[in-house]
Amino acid sequence: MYILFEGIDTCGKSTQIELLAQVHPGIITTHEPGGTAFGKKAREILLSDSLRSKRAELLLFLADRAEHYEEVIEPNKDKVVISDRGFISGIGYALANGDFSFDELVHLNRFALKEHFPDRIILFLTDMETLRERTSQKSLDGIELRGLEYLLRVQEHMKESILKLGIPHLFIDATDSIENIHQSILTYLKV
Ligand SMILES: Nc1ncnc2c1ncn2[C@@H]1O[C@H](COP(=O)(O)OP(=O)(O)O)[C@@H](O)[C@H]1O
Ligand SMILES: Cc1cn([C@H]2C[C@H](O)[C@@H](COP(=O)(O)OP(=O)(O)O)O2)c(=O)[nH]c1=O
Repeated sequence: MYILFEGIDTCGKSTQIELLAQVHPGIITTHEPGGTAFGKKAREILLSDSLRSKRAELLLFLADRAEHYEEVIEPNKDKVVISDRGFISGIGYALANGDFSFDELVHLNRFALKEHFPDRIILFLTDMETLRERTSQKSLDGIELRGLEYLLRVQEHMKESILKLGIPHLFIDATDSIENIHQSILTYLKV
């Protein structure tokens, strides 16, 4: 089973994946961008936000996704695999950047994932106050430096995209406590 943890920067994805992995050591955890040897190199370029062309950036995220699918997701399809980000980030950030339509992004992502979208998605939803507080406590990468309004637009696109695609999902209030969120996830995944 391929499960995606999604949400904008600092919403708490990694914290919850770590907690889940402690309780269930058999779960395979991975992430995008950067979950493969090629992905590590792509991630360095992508997080520096140095590409002039948004198309080039999108294609590099998609190349990372295709390699990640082939190397990590497909060989483990009989196990529980949890990925910190994936194609919902791919669609959400690209829509917020402008220039691309939802339908063409879905088409490109289907191609990268060989038609295999995740079985379930957990989306963390945060608010301006929490986002401001948490981002002020870390050094920001190039993408995060695009601003908090931008990130909240990404979040809205992520939510709408999940609803439009009809993939089974859980929406999480990211402002809730770490323990409450952990319990909701355990209940939803029944693991
Ligand atoms: N529910 C929560 N309540 C308060 N702080 C949280 C919560 N979840 C995560 N944090 C803190 O917020 C920061 C970002 O969390 P992290 O899990 O790294 O987010 P992400 O992986 O989505 O970027 C970390 O300092 C983490 O300890
Ligand atoms: C997977 C993906 C990520 N991104 C962005 C979201 C993040 O800002 C960045 C990945 O950063 P990362 O450090 O992995 O995420 P987080 O801050 O949540 O721990 O790349 C895209 O713009 N498109 C994509 O397809």
